[in-house]
This record gives sequence, C-alpha cells and structure tokens, in this order.
Amino acid sequence: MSSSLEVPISSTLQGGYFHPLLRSLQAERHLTKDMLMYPIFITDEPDAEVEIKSLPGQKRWGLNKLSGFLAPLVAKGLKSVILFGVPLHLQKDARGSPADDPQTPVILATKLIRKEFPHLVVACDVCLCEYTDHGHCGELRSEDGTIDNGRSVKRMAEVAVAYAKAGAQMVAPSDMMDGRVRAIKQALIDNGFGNRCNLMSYSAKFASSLYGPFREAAGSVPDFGNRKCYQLPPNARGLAKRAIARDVDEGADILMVKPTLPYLDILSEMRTIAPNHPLACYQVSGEYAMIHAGANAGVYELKAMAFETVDSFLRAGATLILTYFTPDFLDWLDEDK
Ligand SMILES: NCc1[nH]cc(CCC(=O)O)c1CC(=O)O
Ligand SMILES: [Zn+2]
Ligand SMILES: [Zn+2]
Repeated sequence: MSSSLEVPISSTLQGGYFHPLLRSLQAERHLTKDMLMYPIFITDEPDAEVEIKSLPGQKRWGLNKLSGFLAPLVAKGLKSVILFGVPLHLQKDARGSPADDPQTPVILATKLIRKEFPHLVVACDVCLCEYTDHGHCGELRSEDGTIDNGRSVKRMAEVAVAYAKAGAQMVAPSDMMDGRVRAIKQALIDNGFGNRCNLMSYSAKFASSLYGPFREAAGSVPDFGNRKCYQLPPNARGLAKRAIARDVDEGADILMVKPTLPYLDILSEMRTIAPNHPLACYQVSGEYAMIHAGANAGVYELKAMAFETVDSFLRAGATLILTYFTPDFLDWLDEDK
C-alpha cells in the first residue's frame, strides 16, 4: 500500500540513480581510450619543442623530440594520432610543393612513428594551406585568384598517396574541394593502398571562428580573403547534409563534423544519413582554448567541463573524437571520476 505522500511508480526517475554506478549505467556509451585521436603539430626544425601560446599545453614538435614525447602517451594507451605539418624552412609556393616533399615533416614523422610505435595508427591531414605561399587550402587560378577545383583535387590525391607511401594508415582531407574524396580513394586504390589506407573525410567542415589558434600554430592564415567559398556557412544545415551524403557516395570510410560543440545537431543528423559509418568529430583549437579560458576564469572545473563536452559528442553519435585533450583524458580515464 503506497501512502499518498509516495510518488506513483510511473513518476519515479531520480530514485533510480542514487548511486554513482547507477548513474553511470544511464549512459549508452562511455568514452574509452581507443576513441581518442590526438592532433600533433610537426615542424621542420628537428629539435623544436615550442609552446603554442593560444593552445595551452600544446607544442610544435621537431622530429628529434617526437619519440620522447609520444612514448609515455603510448604507454598510457594512446591509439591514434593525426599529423599536421608546420614547415618553417621548406620553400612554400603556389601549388603547395612542401606538402609531399620527401623531407616534409609529416612524411618524416609518419615513417618514424610507424617504425618506433608499430601499434599506433597514424593519420595525416591532407590540405595545402600549410604549404602554399598564399595560405589557401587549394590551388588558385592565376587570372582571378579563385580556387581551381580541378587542379586542387588532383594535387590532393597526389599528396594523399605520398602520405600512404610513407606509411600513413589514414588520410584525412580537410581542404573541402568538391570531388576530392572520390579522387583520393581512386588514387589510393590505383596505387595499391585500397586495403592499407583508410580515408576519413572532413565532410561537414564549417567556416568557423574557432580555428584561430590552429592557424597561429600551423602558420596557415590566408594572405587574402577567407575560406568561406569552400568551407560550409555555419547556418547551412542542408548543405552539410548534402556534403555528408556526397562523401558517403564518393567512398569515404569515416565521416567527420568540425567543429563539434556548436554543430552537435549536424553530428546527430549524420547518424541518420550514414547509419553504418564510423563518425568522427573534431573538438577544434578554439573549443580547446575556450574551455581552458573558462576554467582559468573560474567558470568551471577543467576536467568536468572537458568530460561534459565529450559526453555530448557521444550522445550525438560520435565514435572517434579528435581532441587536444587526449593526453589529459588518458590520465583522467585512469582516475576515479
Ligand atoms: N585545412 C586546414 C585545417 N585543418 C584543420 C584545421 C582546424 C583545426 C583546429 O582548429 O584545431 C584547419 C583550419 C582551417 O581550416 O583554417
Ligand atoms: Zn587547409
Ligand atoms: Zn587541414
């Protein structure tokens, strides 16, 4: 007999999660170490270990410092990295020649990591902006400075194959040129990498204000103009859905949304458009900087906030999370929450 002061059975909710274990069981999925991919900046100054001011705790790494940096992370359970090149000495030009120069930091780093950490998955970001003298993500038409999509796509495929040859098990085009996924996938197959190199597409990459610290870190601020002609407008839900569907059709193995927190609706819709693909999200440089800034201002505790964001990614459907918090999560996941 229930007294009138008791809650009816149909209204009982919080009665079921009074214990930490019972609260934890409310989640469909929890963050695990294998979901984390760590973005790393590699420079062509071999001994570099240079703090990036706007990305607290992150550095540009030279080749000679890489093993010492990665070894403890691998020991803690790091499973994958994505490499970005920061050429300070290689000569940049209009076609982004240093992107696939045999001496480019990303190629040298890929070879080194594959040799020294055979269980680590190495992804290479594929784009030209870090390597062109004009700082745009593709090649430009000499007449008017607009993007030459055809030439850019060919170039992207060349660069992707060079990274696969160096040992990259994943290439991730972030340039946003039309048709690049099909061109890269075909080039990988034609060069014998069809079953040795995965293609993760930055499918829904928005023209965001949150890339600032990355551009400082990578030295990839465009000389003139901006990236609005090839990155998605923030309000373009339909275009984002079409871009995702197109990349599925063109043969992408993994689909990505970037940035993440302001675009969780797109991530969630991606699950509907592509119910059978792994879904990645990139918690970008500005998101990372923002979380640090808020914590420093006393708005919240860093670790709790970082977990709260990642839990939202998991709820929305992410299966792979690119984040600068990866080293922190490797520690935090070993602690009691
Ligand atoms: N194609 C360049 C590229 N690849 C990854 C990022 C952003 C990553 C970050 O902000 O952490 C960018 C920046 C941009 O498009 O300007
Ligand atoms: Zn780019
Ligand atoms: Zn990129």
